[in-house]
Amino acid sequence: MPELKLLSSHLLFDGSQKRYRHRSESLNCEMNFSIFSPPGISHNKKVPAIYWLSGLTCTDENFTLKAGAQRAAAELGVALVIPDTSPRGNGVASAPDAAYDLGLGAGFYVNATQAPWSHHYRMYDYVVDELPALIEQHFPVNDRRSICGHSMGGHGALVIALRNPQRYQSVSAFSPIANPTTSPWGKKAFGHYLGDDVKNWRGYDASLLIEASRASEHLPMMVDQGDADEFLIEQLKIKRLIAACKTVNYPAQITLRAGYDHSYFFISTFIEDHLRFHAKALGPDVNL
Ligand SMILES: N[C@@H](CCC(=O)N[C@@H](CS)C(=O)NCC(=O)O)C(=O)O
Repeated sequence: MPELKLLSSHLLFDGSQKRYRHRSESLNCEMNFSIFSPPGISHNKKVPAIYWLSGLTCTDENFTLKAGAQRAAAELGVALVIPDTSPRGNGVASAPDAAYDLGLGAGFYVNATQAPWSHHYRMYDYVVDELPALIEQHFPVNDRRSICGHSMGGHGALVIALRNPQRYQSVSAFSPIANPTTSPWGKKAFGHYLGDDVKNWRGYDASLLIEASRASEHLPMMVDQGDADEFLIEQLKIKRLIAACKTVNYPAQITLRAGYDHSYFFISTFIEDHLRFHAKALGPDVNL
């Protein structure tokens, strides 16, 4: 069994918030992740897990410290699993100009194919396969999973669920980069990680994946987007996601929230709605 090193541990809402370090095979480096375990779980009483993917510049700690998700997760009886947003450490490629939207803190949840990124930047494999396998081996967590995220992480959650509907019960996003093949953040990252041929970008674009999806694979999907989000028009493109859902009758619950911006204040306001949405899909062993 791969080893885990405990970095910190706190009791809250009678559950526990822990941070671990481990060696990742897919990313070829040491990685940190955080996990919230609700009260009363044991290997005889495993719980489902909601995976949270954060946005640009984040680590596992932004959501852990700022979203205020633990109270509802404790009540519902679900675990929260929070990975970092990119590979880290000595020898991991970073943006040449220290840009915040490429390299460290900006893995975009893809498997990079281009040098120098391809040696470490395989966040797609890490989140889809390696991390759940590790979590389900080490913790009283079963294989009923949901996935959600914010911004770059909202893009990651949508793409990962759309490509692997059999592995998740539901998906949700806050302010996702919904059509990255046409947004400056997406074009920059995909150009570096996946190369110039835009054909190879399409499998990482939620709007395009929705348009190619089959009704039998439609998971419960919920998206919240603030209309005062500074990145809404240029980068996030929620209208493109709404249009894609209409085209194939994808039954997504997409809500524009008047006055909310891109920050964790927005996430903390609506995270309980998202956790309850996932808990319904993850039941019957959650406390609704
Ligand atoms: N221009 C911003 C872009 C980064 C940003 O807004 N990151 C969002 C995700 S896309 C975030 O969650 N930041 C961390 C935080 O608010 O705790 C910056 O300069 O840092």
